Amino acid sequence: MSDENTNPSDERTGHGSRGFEGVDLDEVVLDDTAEGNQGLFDDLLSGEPIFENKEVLRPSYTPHELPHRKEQINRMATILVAALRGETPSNILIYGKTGTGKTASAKFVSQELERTSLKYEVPCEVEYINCEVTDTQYRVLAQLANKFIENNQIEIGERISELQDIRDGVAAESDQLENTEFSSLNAIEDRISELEADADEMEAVPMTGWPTDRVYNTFFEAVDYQERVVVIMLDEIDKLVEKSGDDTLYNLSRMNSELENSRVSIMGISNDLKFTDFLDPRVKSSLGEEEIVFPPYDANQLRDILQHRADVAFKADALSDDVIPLCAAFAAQEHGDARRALDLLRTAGELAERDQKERVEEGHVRKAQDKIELDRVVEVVRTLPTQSKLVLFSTISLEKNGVHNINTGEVYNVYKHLCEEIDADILTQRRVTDLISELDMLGIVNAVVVSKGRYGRTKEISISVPIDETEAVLQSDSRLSDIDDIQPFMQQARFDS
Ligand SMILES: Nc1ncnc2c1ncn2[C@@H]1O[C@H](COP(=O)(O)OP(=O)(O)OP(=O)(O)O)[C@@H](O)[C@H]1O
Repeated sequence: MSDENTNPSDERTGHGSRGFEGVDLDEVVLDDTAEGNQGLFDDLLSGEPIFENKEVLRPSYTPHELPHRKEQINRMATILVAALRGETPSNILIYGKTGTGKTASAKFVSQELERTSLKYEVPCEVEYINCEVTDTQYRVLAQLANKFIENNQIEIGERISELQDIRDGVAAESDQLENTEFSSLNAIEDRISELEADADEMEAVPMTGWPTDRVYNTFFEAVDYQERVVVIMLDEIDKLVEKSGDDTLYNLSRMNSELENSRVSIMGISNDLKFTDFLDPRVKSSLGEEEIVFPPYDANQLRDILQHRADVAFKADALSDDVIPLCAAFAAQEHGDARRALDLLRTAGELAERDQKERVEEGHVRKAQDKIELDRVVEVVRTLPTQSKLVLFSTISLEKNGVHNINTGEVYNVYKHLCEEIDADILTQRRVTDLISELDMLGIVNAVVVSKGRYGRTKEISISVPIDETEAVLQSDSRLSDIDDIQPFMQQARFDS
């Protein structure tokens, strides 16, 4: 249906021929005539979809195959196999840059470990904690305690129902007792009551409010309630140390000397090895008993990884030949990050889909690269503290007003006016210079020190990100949106400096 042949009385249904972005939602009224049954989503659905299963390109998906990580996976398995022999595996520290497959490989090995432990009936459990989210000792111990309490209660429940079956059998025919470890019906009843009391006593740890030693003791008892080997996987372990020191690691690493029934082993994952410099030497040597490095992927390896995922994610022939090599090449420049490569491929597919194309082409990958980069900038700028936003806004305003080779003094003058206008504290020029250096480190501005001869040295600042988009993000901050016309003091700023 096109707009031209739409009956005037049906004009309100003209949205059927427009893409999603062209839809004026105020005008959307469903048409109940047979021809007008095309709804808001029909056109979008009717295009031949490019994706077969987009989910496999998302970060939440754990692949079953991890090309180019065989060596690291085998090392982990060689260390952790001790758990299946009932021994304590060495602690492992895994490190490597972001997107090098550390979490995916560790999760894969953990799943295999738990699967094999069930097969051979050797009790072994792996608990995963993301320390970026769970970043204090209290929260880590509480989360672990509650997980083990839950598992213990499930196992106790299963054991009670087994015993109840035995009890009922024995009650029916007394010779059934010979097949059990119990000497009488009463002994079975006693054991059932004991287990019920154990389960009742296991009190879950609240997410705040208990003294830390009580949380630790509850966790300790929950782990030691039964014989087993426990592997605690602490992903982004550096975030935990950064936020709350090494107490948690100290407590976890000395547990084995006190546990009677169980054994604990720690697997720490980090993309920053420097965090170990802040550890107590005993914790450092205990945690790093085994170290496994995940090197960045090169472009060829990224191609393989993408190809494996693309085979499942896309319809046959949906990718033109240069798409995967280009995604791999872009991501290889970004320190060999597989997450970036997968994001690029997924975003390129989405852009092609939005253009209602049947194939993803090289141009979509280039647009995807720009989009991802812009999304990153928007996120970084959006989450800057207000003072940094004011400094950035001042710099952008100068650049937009044709000022080149902007120096710190000019930025500072505009900044002061902005602060007065929105009633913010005015920082010293030295502090503003520091904020400019931080923006430089984030890649938002480029600040180079230049010599001014006998006038000393100054910084020349330029903006390294798309100016209009960045300005729009800054103006979306409610405090900065109050800023009226900046022009009047722009000239003044130059003059004053
Ligand atoms: N060898 C591989 N084969 C298939 N997919 C991979 C491989 N390596 C990484 N990936 C995928 O890349 C993405 C990032 O991997 P992962 O989360 O394991 O990286 P990481 O090293 O833990 O990164 P970070 O330090 O940022 O947490 C995930 O979607 C993962 O499935």
